[in-house]
Amino acid sequence: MSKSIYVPLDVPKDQQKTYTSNFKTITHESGRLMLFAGDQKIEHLNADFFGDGIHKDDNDPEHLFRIAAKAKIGCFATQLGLIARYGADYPDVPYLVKINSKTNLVGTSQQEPSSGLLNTVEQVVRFRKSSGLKIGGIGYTIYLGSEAESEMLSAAANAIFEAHQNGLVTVLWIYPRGKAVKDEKDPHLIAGAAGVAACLGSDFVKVNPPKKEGASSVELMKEATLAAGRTKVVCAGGSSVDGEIFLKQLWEQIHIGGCAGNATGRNIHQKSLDEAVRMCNAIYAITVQDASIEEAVKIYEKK
Ligand SMILES: O=P(O)(O)OC[C@H]1O[C@](O)(COP(=O)(O)O)[C@@H](O)[C@@H]1O
Repeated sequence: MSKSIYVPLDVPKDQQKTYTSNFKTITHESGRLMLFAGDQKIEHLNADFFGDGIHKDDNDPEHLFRIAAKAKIGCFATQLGLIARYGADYPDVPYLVKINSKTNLVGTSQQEPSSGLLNTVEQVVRFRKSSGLKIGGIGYTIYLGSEAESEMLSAAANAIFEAHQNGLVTVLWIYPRGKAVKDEKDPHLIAGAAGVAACLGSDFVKVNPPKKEGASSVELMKEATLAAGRTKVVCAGGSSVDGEIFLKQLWEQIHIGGCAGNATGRNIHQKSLDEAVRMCNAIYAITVQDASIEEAVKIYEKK
């Protein structure tokens, strides 16, 4: 794995130390990112936090913070407001502030998704200073192909520039979505999304795994990880599946597909605290410590 840190030129000289330190913190100096996604209280409303197959603890937002504090993670990504509510009790968690969000009431295949800014990067920087929390980066979601694409591209470009000017690391979530998008998992489209992230200058981009009939998803992933250039691609994600299957998929995304980590929500937080922590530690072992599938499964199954 590549451990060298490439400091982009929009990070000014006096912020290079902060940027490098943030990058090292969230990657644990591995060059790879274990991102625990906790932005879904807005993104998915309560459907993914309460109901069949979901541990009862998940309905309480603090469950996310308990996991983030107890488990091995690179960063915990969520909205600034939620961090402000709980951050005082969880000061050691490495945070990444998701600065835009939308609910799942808008942006089905019939509608044009648009995700507005909740907070500016300037507010994140002020919050970092006033709270003293370990805020290492910002995250932004773009729906490529939506009628609102140009606003989201422009907001993302500005946010990345401002974040880098302040030594913060950036993660884009890019999902092709909207009426113009026939197949949001099309491999060329996913690779296109990765290339967009490179042009916007992001450090990381989270994309969905590409799918094409008769082809292996991780093999298809190579087109995207190459198209992203110096922007690192993270993947995984999706609805909850069997733990071993999930860990195998992640290992293959990294070692065959060329990904540099994961962004995982439901496969972590829908479990009890103990199981969620074991899952995080297993994901961390694969992503950051280069563990094999078998070693990671042992961690997850507590053997
Ligand atoms: O592992 P998960 O649960 O898919 O979460 C990963 C990311 O994908 C999202 O769920 C968004 O994906 P969708 O819009 O396809 O639901 C984010 O909210 C989250 O940060």
